[in-house]
Amino acid sequence: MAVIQITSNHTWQIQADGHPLRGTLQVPGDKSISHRALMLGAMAEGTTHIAGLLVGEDTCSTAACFRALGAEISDLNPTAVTVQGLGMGHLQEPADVLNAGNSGTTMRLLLGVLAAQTGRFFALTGDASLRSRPMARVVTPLLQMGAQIWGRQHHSRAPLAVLGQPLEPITYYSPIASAQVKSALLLAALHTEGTTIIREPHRSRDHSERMLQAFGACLSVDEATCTVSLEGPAVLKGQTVIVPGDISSAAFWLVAASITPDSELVLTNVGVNPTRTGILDVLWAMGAKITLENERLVTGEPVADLRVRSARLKGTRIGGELIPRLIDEIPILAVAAAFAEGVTEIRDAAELRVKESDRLKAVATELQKMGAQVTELSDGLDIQGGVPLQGTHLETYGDHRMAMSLAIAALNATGTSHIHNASAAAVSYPEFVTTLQQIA
Ligand SMILES: O=C(O)C1=C[C@@H](OP(=O)(O)O)[C@@H](O)[C@H](O)C1
Ligand SMILES: C=C(OP(=O)(O)O)C(=O)O
Repeated sequence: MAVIQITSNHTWQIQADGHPLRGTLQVPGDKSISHRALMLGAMAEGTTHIAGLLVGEDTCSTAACFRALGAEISDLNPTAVTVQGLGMGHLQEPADVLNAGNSGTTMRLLLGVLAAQTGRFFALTGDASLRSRPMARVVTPLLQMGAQIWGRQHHSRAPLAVLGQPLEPITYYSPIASAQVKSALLLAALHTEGTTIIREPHRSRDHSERMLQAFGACLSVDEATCTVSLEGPAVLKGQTVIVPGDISSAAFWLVAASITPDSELVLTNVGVNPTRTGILDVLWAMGAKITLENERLVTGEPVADLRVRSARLKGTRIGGELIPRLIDEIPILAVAAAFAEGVTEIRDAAELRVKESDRLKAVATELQKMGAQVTELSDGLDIQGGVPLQGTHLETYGDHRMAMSLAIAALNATGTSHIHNASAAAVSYPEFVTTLQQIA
């Protein structure tokens, strides 16, 4: 078995021995769907029941913000959470600053919700990473709708202040394919009279559209033109939401089992919404052996069990419309590429520079430290695979996806890796390292 230790200063020490990964795992609930279930539940009339919720730092931030806004949310657990909604437009003015922690989704979607709470004042902040992330992408179209929002750096960085206003519908051509931008505008549009239209250059994840329809909003989607239209105002009714496992968390095991010889893992109950399965398309193109079993629809979202066996991977090219379909999986795909034969080219991914860390720089720097041949480009990476990696001291930059990606690289490196600041993994996958200890 690999030796995996967690030191008191949040370092993961990983000494691998090539042990195959075998077994059946259930990854935690989808983060995007969990945020949305809490938010729509808080705004809806009546009670929302959520099964399978992700209990991670980011979803705890969303729950804390909506509790501060007056919603009654039971203790968070993956089994059964109830949200007593306040009804549309009835969120309360909180007595203190709302803190979104590390979560971009919480802050950006909240901006859309709060902008429309007429007459109430809100202040919003987050951790150092979130305070450095761009908010203008959401603030600019909300200002066009008539919102009043103030913030640092020309209203583009948190802390932000919002004074809720009656809003006007707009037609917005988003310059970026971003589910966070689209969702923030849809949440604002729920409160406005008339049709709000949002068009994106490529399709981003559509969990908001699916869940809003289920909660009773009048919304239509034109897939061919990547356009969503919402007719406001909406009356949302509390629903039951069964959250599937997060394919972005499953991605670490898909890559781990692919690159670790003689491995076979079954990942049960994983969300396979086509706006999220870019990771599968790329791994298949690289030669991965992954099959979908028991495909089904669960409260409006496609779900399957994923079986993955080790395979010889080869390099590929990733760019264009694929990027929003695998935006959070690029760090772990870079690890797959480092173990593949030939070159992998990643392009059109400049967005990664404004995630929890600058993920292009972070991936290039840390994999280079292990001996990988990685070139950092302005909008992507070139990775020459097949160069053996060695364990060393590695940094996560406080980024959950970096911590877990580096752990999978370490599992197939020689010597010992020390992954510092690894507790960041709790943002989206608190049980990750325990599961790793059990199966590696
Ligand atoms: O809407 C969401 O839940 C998310 C959308 C994506 O961000 P962008 O929409 O900004 O690309 C993704 O990176 C993030 O982890 C979650
Ligand atoms: C980018 C991410 O999340 P967020 O934008 O919500 O912080 C992520 O989970 O990788």
